[in-house]
Amino acid sequence: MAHYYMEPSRTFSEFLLVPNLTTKECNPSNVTLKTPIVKFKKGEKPAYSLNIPFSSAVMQAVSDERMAVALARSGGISFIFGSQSVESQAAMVRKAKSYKAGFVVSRSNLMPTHTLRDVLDLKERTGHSTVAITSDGSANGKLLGIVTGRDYRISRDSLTKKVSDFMTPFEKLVYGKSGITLSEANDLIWDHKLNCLPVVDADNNLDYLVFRKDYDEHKENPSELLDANKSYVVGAGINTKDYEERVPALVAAGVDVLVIDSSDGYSEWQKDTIEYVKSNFDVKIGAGNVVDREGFLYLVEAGADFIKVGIGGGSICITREQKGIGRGQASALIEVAAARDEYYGHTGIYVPICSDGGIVHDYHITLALAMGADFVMMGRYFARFDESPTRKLKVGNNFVKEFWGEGSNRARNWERYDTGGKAGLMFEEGVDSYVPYAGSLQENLGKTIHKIKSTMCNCGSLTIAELQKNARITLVSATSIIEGGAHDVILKENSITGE
Ligand SMILES: NC(=O)C1=CN([C@@H]2O[C@H](COP(=O)(O)OP(=O)(O)OC[C@H]3O[C@@H](n4cnc5c(N)ncnc54)[C@H](O)[C@@H]3O)[C@@H](O)[C@H]2O)C=CC1
Ligand SMILES: O=c1[nH]c(=O)c2[nH+]cn([C@@H]3O[C@H](COP(=O)(O)O)[C@@H](O)[C@H]3O)c2[nH]1
Ligand SMILES: [K+]
Repeated sequence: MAHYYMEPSRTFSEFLLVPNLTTKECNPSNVTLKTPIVKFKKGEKPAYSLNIPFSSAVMQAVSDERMAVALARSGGISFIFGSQSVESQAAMVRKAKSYKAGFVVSRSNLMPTHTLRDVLDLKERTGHSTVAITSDGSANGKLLGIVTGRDYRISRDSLTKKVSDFMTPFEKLVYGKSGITLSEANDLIWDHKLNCLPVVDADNNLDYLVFRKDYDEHKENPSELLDANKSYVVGAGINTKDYEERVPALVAAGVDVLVIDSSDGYSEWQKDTIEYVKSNFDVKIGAGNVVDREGFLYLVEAGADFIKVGIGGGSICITREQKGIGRGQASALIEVAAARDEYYGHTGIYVPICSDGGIVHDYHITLALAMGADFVMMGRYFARFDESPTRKLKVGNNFVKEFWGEGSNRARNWERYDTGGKAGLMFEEGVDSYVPYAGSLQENLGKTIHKIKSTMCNCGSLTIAELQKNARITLVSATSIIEGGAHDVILKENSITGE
């Protein structure tokens, strides 16, 4: 006879947190959201922790190198999407890893033979007013000069004037040498009243530009997630098919943490993949997704460094409708967290878990943490920001960003999805959609983090571990959900005022 779960499976919106005593020192500025991301032994420290419990989903519409840099700068991690060629994914990882906080690879470059018109066209396209002039017009060519808005006068100069005639030539530039620290660069910027300091190697090839405003930004990001070489920590998604080509390339590109990206992780494919990675590389690897104790233990015993939880709860997911597999996200998380605690109790090894998909309100994140998640993974949330890879469009009077599932036809033009190689798609497991545009990552994340910290104080918890231990969580009835919204009042129409 089949096994029946007698309790219905539940999700975040069916629960609320009941406050605990808030002591006077329990205020948001004392709360830390630092959290482990890979397994560790009792009494030891994990090799990687996050400064905020956020990861961005392994999705084409969410996690590329730009998102990786932006999220690491705020203290979280992106897993760069794997539904692309090995070469292009490795190139994204390499770019994110080589991004040095405050040091930018020049994106506006010309040659001395270009003209003022070329400078103006480039400025129009990129919005950058500083142009590096290199021998071959590339970002790393020999640096011959710099052009800024102060080097020409549009009203007087001819558009055909050669860059070589008005650039500030290399001999007159103040520059730094490779290896210079950000604070040394900043000293030069201040001493010489510069807006931009080029950094060159021993042969005067351009390495980076350091801008005054980026240094200030760097100082404003105390949570940024850096490795021992002061590069951002970067993750990447892999699959259970081409890992023998993909993993070596990602490791060579400097990836810190891998995750096997699948709707259903309870499989021998994942065990083989983990074993391959563990026996050939010294790189961390998470696995999933699972929704129960058995799936969790299977992947932990295969050697996974963290486990991802969630089937069918994502905003663009239609797996439950298409295949009839899945489980309410809260029920899945509660069971897996209990298995994790039990495993820790008898082995002394703590295996972090990630709640993936289905976060709609900020309080869902706090609930997920209280239910035992060490961090969350979100797709829709991050897709809304400037930093996501997709187009921003105007629909009616509103701005939206594109957002599509990894199981949608749009994403699955990618060969790996078809088990049989070239055969066409049998059915879609995700939709192609829009999400409301929300602005910058940093600003939105700041608000979300503030809410989480404030709720943690209501629950008398200064750390995620304390929240997991002390939280009191109640189920809500359908009628008490109505009570939780605005009710029995006439909402004001904003057009009618008495003044
Ligand atoms: N979290 C969720 O609820 C869901 C997520 N997704 C996303 O969609 C994407 C695709 O997910 P999946 O279809 O689960 O991809 P998948 O690659 O894990 O599985 C696709 C199919 O290939 C089979 N397979 C895996 N490795 C194999 C191997 N080495 N040789 C032969 N067959 C093998 C699997 O058993 C499955 O039938 C992922 O990005 C995933 O995150 C899709 C649906 C639901
Ligand atoms: O059923 C699915 N079909 C898809 O096409 C698909 N693409 C992504 N995912 C999963 O959804 C998670 C993101 O969920 P949210 O947008 O709710 O944060 C992601 O992190 C994935 O786990 C999919 N699930
Ligand atoms: K399975």
